[in-house]
Amino acid sequence: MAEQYMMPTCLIEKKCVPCNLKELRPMDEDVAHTLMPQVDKWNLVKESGVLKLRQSWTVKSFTKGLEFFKIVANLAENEGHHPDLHLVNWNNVTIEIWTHACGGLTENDFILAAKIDKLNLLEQIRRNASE
Ligand SMILES: C[C@H](O)[C@H](O)[C@H]1CNC2=NC(N)=NC(=O)C2=N1
Repeated sequence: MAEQYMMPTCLIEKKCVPCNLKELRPMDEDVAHTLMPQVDKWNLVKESGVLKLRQSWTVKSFTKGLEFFKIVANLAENEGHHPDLHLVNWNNVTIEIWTHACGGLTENDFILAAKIDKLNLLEQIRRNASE
């Protein structure tokens, strides 16, 4: 299983897979580091032993934050893999991505992170304002 992670693949072209494989294991930290260059806007964090990807943005308003979440939610539903969404202090958005089924990171998390960055979210919600 680990060898498939060793070849950094083009994450953006991949699709998340269902996380219901019973032998699903969280990837090792050194393997996670090999994939970080493809998600270079994200931070690799460890919380109570669980590796996660985290990125934060500041949006113009609370409702812009909700718009931001709606766009991410559509992507997550299409991928069948879901981030943790935080909207705090009215305009601070943080997204954390990890695979709950195995309590750590899998390739799904990196695919989702890469696709979230491709959405260019701040640009999108800014454009919505002018429409
Ligand atoms: C079958 C389906 O893949 C699972 O229910 C998915 C749904 N979305 C998910 N999202 C995340 N982040 N972790 C999971 O374990 C997970 N499980």
